[in-house]
Amino acid sequence: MTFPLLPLVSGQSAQETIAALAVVGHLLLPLKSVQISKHFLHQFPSSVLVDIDATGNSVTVDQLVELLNAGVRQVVLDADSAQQALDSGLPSSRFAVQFALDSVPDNLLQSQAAFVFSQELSQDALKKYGRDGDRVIYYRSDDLTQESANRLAASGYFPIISAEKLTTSLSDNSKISIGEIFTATLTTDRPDGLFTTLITAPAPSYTALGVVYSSVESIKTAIAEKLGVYQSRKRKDELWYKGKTSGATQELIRLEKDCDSDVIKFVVAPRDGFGFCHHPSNFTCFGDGELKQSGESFGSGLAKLDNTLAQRLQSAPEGSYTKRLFNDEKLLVAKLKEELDELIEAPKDGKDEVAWECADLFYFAMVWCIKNGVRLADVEKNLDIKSSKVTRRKGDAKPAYIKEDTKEAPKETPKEESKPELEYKMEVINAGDKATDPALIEKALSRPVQKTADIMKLVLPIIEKVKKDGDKALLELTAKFDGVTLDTPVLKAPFPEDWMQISDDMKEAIDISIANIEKFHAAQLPKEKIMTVETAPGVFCSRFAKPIENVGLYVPGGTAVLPSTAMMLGVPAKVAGCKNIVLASPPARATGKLTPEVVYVAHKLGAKCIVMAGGAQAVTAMAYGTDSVLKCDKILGPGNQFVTAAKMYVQNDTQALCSIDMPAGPSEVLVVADGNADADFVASDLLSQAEHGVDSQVILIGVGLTKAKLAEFEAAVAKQAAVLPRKEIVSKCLAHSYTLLVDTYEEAFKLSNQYAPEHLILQIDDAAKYVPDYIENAGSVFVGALSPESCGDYSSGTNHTLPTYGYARQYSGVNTATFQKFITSQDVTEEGLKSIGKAVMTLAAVEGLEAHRNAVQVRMDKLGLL
Ligand SMILES: NC(=O)c1ccc[n+]([C@@H]2O[C@H](COP(=O)([O-])OP(=O)(O)OC[C@H]3O[C@@H](n4cnc5c(N)ncnc54)[C@H](O)[C@@H]3O)[C@@H](O)[C@H]2O)c1
Ligand SMILES: N[C@H](CO)Cc1c[nH]c[nH+]1
Ligand SMILES: [Zn+2]
Repeated sequence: MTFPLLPLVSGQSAQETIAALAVVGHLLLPLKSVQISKHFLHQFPSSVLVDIDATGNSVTVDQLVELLNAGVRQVVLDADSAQQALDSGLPSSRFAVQFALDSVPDNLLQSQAAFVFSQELSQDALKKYGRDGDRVIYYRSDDLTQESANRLAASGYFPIISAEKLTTSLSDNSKISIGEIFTATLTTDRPDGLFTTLITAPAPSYTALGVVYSSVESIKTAIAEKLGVYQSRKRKDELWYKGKTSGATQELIRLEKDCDSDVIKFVVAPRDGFGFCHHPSNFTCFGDGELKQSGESFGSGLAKLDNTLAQRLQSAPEGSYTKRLFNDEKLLVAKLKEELDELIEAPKDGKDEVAWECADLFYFAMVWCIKNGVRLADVEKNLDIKSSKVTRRKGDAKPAYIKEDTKEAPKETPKEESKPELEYKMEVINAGDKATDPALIEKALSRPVQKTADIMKLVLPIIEKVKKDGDKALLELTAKFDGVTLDTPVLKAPFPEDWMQISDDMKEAIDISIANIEKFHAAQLPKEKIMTVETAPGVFCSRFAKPIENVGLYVPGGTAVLPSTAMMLGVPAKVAGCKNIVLASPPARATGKLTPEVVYVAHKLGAKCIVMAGGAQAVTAMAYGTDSVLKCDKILGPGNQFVTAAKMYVQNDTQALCSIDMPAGPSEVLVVADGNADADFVASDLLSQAEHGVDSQVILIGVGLTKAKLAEFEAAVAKQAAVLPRKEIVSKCLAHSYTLLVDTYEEAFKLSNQYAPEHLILQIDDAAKYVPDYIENAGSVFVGALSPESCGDYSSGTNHTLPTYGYARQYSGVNTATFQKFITSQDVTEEGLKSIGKAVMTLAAVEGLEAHRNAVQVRMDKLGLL
């Protein structure tokens, strides 16, 4: 039985609230605040079930299917939508229906749906609607108090309460305590008034660890502190903080009670290396006893294997076969294929042989998962999500969802289902000066939300780890996030020939591009070694540039490896004259090595070394230095959210003494196209940015388009996208991308300047005419139909490391000056002091800075100028 409460979580602080309330084990999110994707549930703790509140929205059956197939446990619906869902064959156990008391239709009464009421039922009605406790009845009201919530929960309702009104704290009386609600529903028949308490490990084993006793006070304390806290039976006034003295503490993950509310269950995570039992050789009180002596894992079967493999990844005994597999990807892949073939062959030798071979396949599959940072609990979560996918009766569903014979979803593990067709659509919005809905335009011009605070939480432990453990941390994090085990985190110049084996065509492409980038960036160098201006007679002011000595260049390597970024950062660094160029890029999962093109570029640019790591760990190593990574003065380069968050952190840490180029995040493009634009060109430019990542955004501003022309653009996008290898990424990117329709070029530029795109492409008549006068904010501009962004991404000579997310309002893209600092100097002569001395003294006097004033006065005195 779940915790007798359903928290409604919304708003910006959702992640923090969710972590705080995870002990409840389920929560409700408003439909409007969520974006459903295949991996939607992975953002929540795996112990938490997610419901969606769709009341007040007209949800289509397709939307419901999408929600349920993404693993949402239950959707709360208004009666009309629920009726529709029922008619279309969706399983009623997956929705909760909200209605007024007297309006429950018969077919819903017969269904498995949960109900939501906002007024209390009579005892008889509660029995009837609740089917004697067989149906969950939620209670929703904005006016709940601690007292009414306790009373309702004790009578069998599950109150829905906004998370902001809830607290786990023991002392916050301004909010409703979830510990109070939970304990209000418990009963005990024990003379000492305690509750028998079963303790289990978390997923995937859920191994029973032992049995203890709880009191109302110990339960509330356990919830407040998120720890295993129980009631001592010997000392009635004492709470038992498990592990307080031994260090064997337990994190409280989830709390449940049994069907008649007199036994409770704590799901806890014991600290690594500690068991539950007081007996030193036992992990559990039921005698699962190997852990402490041998370092082996508890439990059995897959759960035990999962733990053992995870330990082996950290440290394996000499001669371990598993370690050999972790290190030798070719061998592992070959074994996986071999075992699959043997399993297919096995039935001819009997059932035992099938089980034997399947065990082998599971072993190698799990080594593969652990090597790639995936634990059994992650796999099981996916199995659960897939097993809860829904089907619908023929006629209402898209072909991919149809199964004719079932009304309720079968609870079997599905075979690979045919995927729903991908959509390649951008929402169209009227956005000219006469547009009636400015909110729509604002929505279109705001980027997909990046939750900086949440990302910082993930990145800070990485930064701390690298600062503390240096190279060792780098190696561990590369194994964890990039699935590659290295002996050293750095590849030093001169780089080995066999690390940069590339074709002659590739060499030529890189050489041509580097030459062009070099030409354009060399032209940006100051024309004179020192620039001098005589500002007043005898006052000579100068400025000269000096290169930043040590620069760290981040070359992304997650979803795509970008040797072009190595050129875009390395060439201006070389042109500016930086002494030490350090590159960082994650090694490729498949080969365990750096991409040879990146090594070749590093070699051509005279880089000192390449840090073989990605993400926040690479940025930290370059910012603070490690035994083998040179500390850099400035860190440059684009990257994902982890990279960007780490850059933002180090630039604010005075201990790092390190600057950055800019916040360069997910790529984006804004294309302005008129009725004469070639639809294929326009589509190709939109898609070339959409394929960068699901968090990229592309915007099309159509100027004076007819309906037919707009349809031509849309058809070209769909046609080209459908054959792209990265079409899944493209489809997701287009889902939060927009086409804005305007009547005039002026309106188009107004919107573009408001958006401040990273790339601005002009596919309009006389495009050159608008540059530069109409452009206020943009990273880089592509003028006319024959200037695709791809040219700037690789070979034309301009830089592709550009400000995203609207930062083009205040930042420039990377350029030669990014790698320089400018120093000023002055040479004041006697004539000069005559020119400005009095002014200096007058200003110093008004600021009360006598020593300043005096510095001029003593000179002028000696020269007899006063
Ligand atoms: N604005 C620009 O100028 C520009 C230019 C090129 C690329 N880009 C953008 O750069 C980005 C590149 O992103 P990417 O992911 O492909 O490569 P990346 O190299 O930035 O990130 C990959 C690294 O992220 C780390 N990582 C992955 N999952 C993690 C997790 N759960 N926790 C902590 N760290 C984790 C890993 O260490 C991995 O090596 C894209 O968004 C692309 O659009 C921008
Ligand atoms: N468009 C990216 C900059 O936002 C750069 C890039 C590299 N490779 C391909 N594209
Ligand atoms: Zn690109």
